[in-house]
Amino acid sequence: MSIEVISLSKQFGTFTALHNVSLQVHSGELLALLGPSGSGKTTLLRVIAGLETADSGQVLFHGEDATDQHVRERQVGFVFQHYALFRNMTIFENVAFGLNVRPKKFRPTQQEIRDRVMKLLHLVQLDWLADRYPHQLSGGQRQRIALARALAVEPKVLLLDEPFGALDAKVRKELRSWLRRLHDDMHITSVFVTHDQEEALEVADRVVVMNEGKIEQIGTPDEVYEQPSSPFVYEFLGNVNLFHSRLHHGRAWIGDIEVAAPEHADANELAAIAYVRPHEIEVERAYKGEAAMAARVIHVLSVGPIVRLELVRNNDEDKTPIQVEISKERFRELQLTKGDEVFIKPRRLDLFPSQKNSANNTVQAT
Ligand SMILES: Nc1ncnc2c1ncn2[C@@H]1O[C@H](COP(=O)(O)OP(=O)(O)OP(=O)(O)O)[C@@H](O)[C@H]1O
Repeated sequence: MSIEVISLSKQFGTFTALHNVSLQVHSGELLALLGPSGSGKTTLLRVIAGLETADSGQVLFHGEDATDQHVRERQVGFVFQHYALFRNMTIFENVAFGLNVRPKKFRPTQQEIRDRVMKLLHLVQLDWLADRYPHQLSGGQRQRIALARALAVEPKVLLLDEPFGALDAKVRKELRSWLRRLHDDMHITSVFVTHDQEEALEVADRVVVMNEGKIEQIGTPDEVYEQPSSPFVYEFLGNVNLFHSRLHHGRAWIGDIEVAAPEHADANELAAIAYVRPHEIEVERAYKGEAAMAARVIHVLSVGPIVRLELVRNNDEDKTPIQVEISKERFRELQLTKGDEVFIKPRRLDLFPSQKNSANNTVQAT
């Protein structure tokens, strides 16, 4: 089941929660809505579900207008952050609930319900908990049951709002890969809301980055991470260093470093910000003749195979630390300790003119 969202807008009083949002969810896709708190993710999900009405725009399910369809007719399954299991029902009864409340003529037989529920409990690997009550389960187990319950009515679309938000980091990670496998097995179309970049990048086929009720970028995890289309996406997705820069006739300067910026051939003394990921910075002990920035090591943190360095530039009034990531091997070669002087150079950077924050171009440091 594909979903198409066309020019959705939604106001709450004078506040614009969604501003002309359009997007396509392909059949069988797992799509993440990612953005900071208040960016409109939940509102968009609720409009798709039919739990909220938009002021304007349309939602199509499999090409058919569902805008005026009631939530029950849309055949969507939900899972929310806080497990909404019925406390006085066993796990089995919870999962069977959606089937048991169907009008008699649409209700499967008790044997069919039993088979379907046990199959789902097996799928979420918790069939051994069928007779327990929700309070006897861990948070992660309860979320898996919530998912089994959502799937019991065979929805065409699964909508998940921060489904693992209330769980600790380790359980979250486990459930992430488990959700991915389950999604692939079920051939269902799923949309999930998260404010956790890692979760979105790891699980989703495509990521929709939202900010202030608008879509900033839609792309595969690689696309949004490697080619952010705006400073917002750059800063929201992972660590990034910002350097003040100057653009002029297709060249850019960051301190003494000059790089080619052919996309800005028309720029005439334009202020810009250069965005550089921590792993895209080369570190040398000694000055090697080519332009580089002198900096001092102020902090060293070893994390598994990676070493994170914090540096400050020598000739810069702005003392914001520069984050650098190098391999442990490279760190050993350099034999760095706190206080050492080094020379750094961006390997790859993206330039966004300060006045016109929409254009971006990847350039190779020369
Ligand atoms: N029923 C409502 N009445 C008034 N304002 C609302 C209502 N629902 C949402 N909003 C506002 O709309 C904005 C978007 O909310 P929404 O819940 O969609 O954001 P979100 O991106 O899901 O955020 P979070 O990650 O915090 O859940 C917020 O500023 C919120 O305060």
